[in-house]
Amino acid sequence: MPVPTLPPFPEDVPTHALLIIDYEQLKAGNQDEIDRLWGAATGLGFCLKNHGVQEVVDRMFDMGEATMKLPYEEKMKFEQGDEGRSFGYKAAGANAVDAAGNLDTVEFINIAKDDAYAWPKVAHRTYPSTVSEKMDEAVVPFVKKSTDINTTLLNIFNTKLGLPEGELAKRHQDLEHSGSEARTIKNPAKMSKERTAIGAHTDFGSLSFLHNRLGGLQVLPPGVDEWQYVKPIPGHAICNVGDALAVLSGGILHSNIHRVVPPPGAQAGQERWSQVFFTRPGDSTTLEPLAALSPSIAEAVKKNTDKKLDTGGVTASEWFARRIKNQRIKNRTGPETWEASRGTEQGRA
Ligand SMILES: O=C(O)CCC(=O)C(=O)O
Ligand SMILES: [Fe+2]
Repeated sequence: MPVPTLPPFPEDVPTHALLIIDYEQLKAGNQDEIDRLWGAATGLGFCLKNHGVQEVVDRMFDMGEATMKLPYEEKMKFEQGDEGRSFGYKAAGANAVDAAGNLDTVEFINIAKDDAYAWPKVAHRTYPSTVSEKMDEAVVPFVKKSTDINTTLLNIFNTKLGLPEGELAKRHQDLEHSGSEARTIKNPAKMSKERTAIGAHTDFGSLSFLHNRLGGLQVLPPGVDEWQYVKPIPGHAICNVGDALAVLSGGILHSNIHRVVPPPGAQAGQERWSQVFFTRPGDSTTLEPLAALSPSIAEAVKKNTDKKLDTGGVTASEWFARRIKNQRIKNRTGPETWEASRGTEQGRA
């Protein structure tokens, strides 16, 4: 698919600048770049250039377009369901965006990392024909390359957190089943400015690798009251730390609150597509700070008493299922259901 010419991102909206990190320099072991990554990951956040995945991302958008064009009844055969499973299709309006139960406007297709690794065998479930047809050319390479990049980042964080070698890798093994997944998201054109596409949240897992073409993603950094846009830069991927890594690191790494609204300025009225890969810990991983393995994490836990790091010792798979399940509108009994879907947002969203 030729990349369409898109209207520019506006100059006059509040934006949050992310530090640009060069992935090739990280791979080459450039210590300055590694230090810059660490500063950004524990600070304002970062995006990656030279990640080498752009062409495959474009193929994922082709797959997404073909999938969303399928008849509604066909897509619904692959729906994720109300029991807390994420893999499969999610229709627009299936999730709440807030405690009042307003509905989301995005539809998306989630493809399990495990199904991509098992392909052509099935690990969790099957997908629409438009996904199967693009498994070899788009989905499998996207999942494998994204996993590789996130593993490189996790290994750097492992060292910087003072953990014994391989501790984070052990909790994110390619072949252990996990909630890791690829997601292709469509927000329809001409959505009212009043509608929220995806409600305020922190990501559930460890690292998210996100590719946007249009604006609409907003963040609420610590200590800030006004939502700030993240301006997409062509070919750059936005990287987000999720709750699992925030908890494992004792809050040294933190998960940013974000949401998605219709594109701003001249981009308003356009269909908005995004492509994400979510790395999440293996299903059996206990979500608790790795304080016994690292003095700096132990120190951080003592300091970060204000952060919501106590998950009650749940596993990654329990954490994930609870959050997915309680954002489904069909499961809503009242504002308490939204509350039950929350992570480390601490009442800010
Ligand atoms: O579409 C985006 O820019 C972000 C999507 C997102 O936050 C999510 O799916 O968790
Ligand atoms: Fe997110």
